Amino acid sequence: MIIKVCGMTRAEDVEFCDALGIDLLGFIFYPESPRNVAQDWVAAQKPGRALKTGVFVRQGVEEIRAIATGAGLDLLQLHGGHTVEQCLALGPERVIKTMWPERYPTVERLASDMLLFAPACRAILLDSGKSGGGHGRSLLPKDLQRLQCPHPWYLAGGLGPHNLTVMKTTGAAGFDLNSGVESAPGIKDHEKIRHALQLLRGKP
Ligand SMILES: O=C(O)c1ccccc1NCC(=O)[C@H](O)[C@H](O)COP(=O)(O)O
Repeated sequence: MIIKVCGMTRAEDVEFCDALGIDLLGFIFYPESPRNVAQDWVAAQKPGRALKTGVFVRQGVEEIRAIATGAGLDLLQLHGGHTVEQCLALGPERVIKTMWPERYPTVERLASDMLLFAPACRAILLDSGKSGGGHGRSLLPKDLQRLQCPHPWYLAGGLGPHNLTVMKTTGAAGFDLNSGVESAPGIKDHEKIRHALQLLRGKP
């Protein structure tokens, strides 16, 4: 199971999550987010094990490539209206493509779009809302339990210790934690992260 903590803005949170065994650390390159970070600061973050994941909303391929190199990113989370062609151009092995189930009338229509993107990304992230992220609102687990998709998909949207037990029943291959493990936007609550990890992995 993959666990991502998104919206890193402090070195102490990067170090804590890395030491705890979080797999992916999300760095948001989106000025309208309260979690927006600067490329140079991200470049200075050097986790030992966790992969540095840049989150992009508006940028095109060339700009994403330049930021990825400058910030030393391992993975690229495309969190806007990015196309299959853009994912392929950036390299499927390093792309996480965000999709929003609330945009679709049925879970079957969602699954067929996920299949279109599958060859172009390493995983699909399902987030709440109809665009953007960090909404702090959760998707309904009963809809996702019916989702048939052979490609790995991760779940996001208002996840935290209060709902992870039920959200685990969706069968997601990964879980993306953000505002549900914060004390304020961009300020991670270490106890909530520890508790979330315990619920997901069953470890102290
Ligand atoms: O978190 C943000 O501020 C954000 C803003 C714009 C685009 C994406 C953003 N976050 C990306 C993530 O991967 C979040 O973890 C995901 O949206 C879930 O956030 P939350 O609902 O707060 O758990």
